[in-house]
Amino acid sequence: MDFRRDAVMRAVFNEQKKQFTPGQEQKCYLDYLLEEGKSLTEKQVQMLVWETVIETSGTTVVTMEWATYELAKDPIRQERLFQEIRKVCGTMKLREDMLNRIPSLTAVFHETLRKHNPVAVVPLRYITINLYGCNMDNKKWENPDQWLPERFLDKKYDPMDLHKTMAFGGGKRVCAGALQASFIGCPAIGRFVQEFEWSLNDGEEDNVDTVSPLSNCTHFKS
Ligand code: HEM
Repeated sequence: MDFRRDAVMRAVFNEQKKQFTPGQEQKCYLDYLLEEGKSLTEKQVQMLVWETVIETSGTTVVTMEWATYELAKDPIRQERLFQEIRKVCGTMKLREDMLNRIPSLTAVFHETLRKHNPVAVVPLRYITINLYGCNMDNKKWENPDQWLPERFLDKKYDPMDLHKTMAFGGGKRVCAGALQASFIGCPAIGRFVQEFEWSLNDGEEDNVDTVSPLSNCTHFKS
């Protein structure tokens, strides 16, 4: 693992260093670290960037996995989503700018975030917020244990609102990458549905642990 991480990060660094001139406008976090973090070792800079990559891609990828799992379990909703995507995209590949015309897709994304919140708890200085509890509260959500994307098609929700649930936290420390997560997650889920018909092996529906903190792995058959 250490060897692979080192190889990937070296490649990223070398590529970015080619474009980076000290004193010029900083375009990304790595530019900032190269310019300002002169007292840091290369390994420390590497780990800071690596941590960011893991934290931000892990959450988004896990959401895409759970969405695909739920769709694989639910052929009717999967077909409905496929048809809606087809109506908007025709034979074209789904793109980011088409998302606002496919409300069912953003509904799938948000319902997956609600039910399979990748960040279950947000630790604060004095209190800890149980985001999982907020998203499963039966006083706020009807049948919270069920995966029902249509709940977000209700007129009371703005389809493009990123904070329908507590999945991205809130207030001053709200997730800085919520928009990016949505612009990566929604098109990815849509493209999975455009290209494949998803299903689970017989009897596999209940074979996934959706509660344990180590349950980020789902396995599909397409
Ligand atoms: C589905 C995907 C994601 C989920 C569920 C998620 C969730 C969260 C949550 C719950 C927090 C803590 C908010 C708080 O402390 O109140 C957070 C913070 C943060 N997220 Fe995300 N995140 C996701 C994807 C991303 C992506 C793709 C990026 C970057 C491109 C990102 C960047 C950040 C940053 C920088 C913070 C720290 C904000 C701060 O402390 O000021 N996140 N995220």
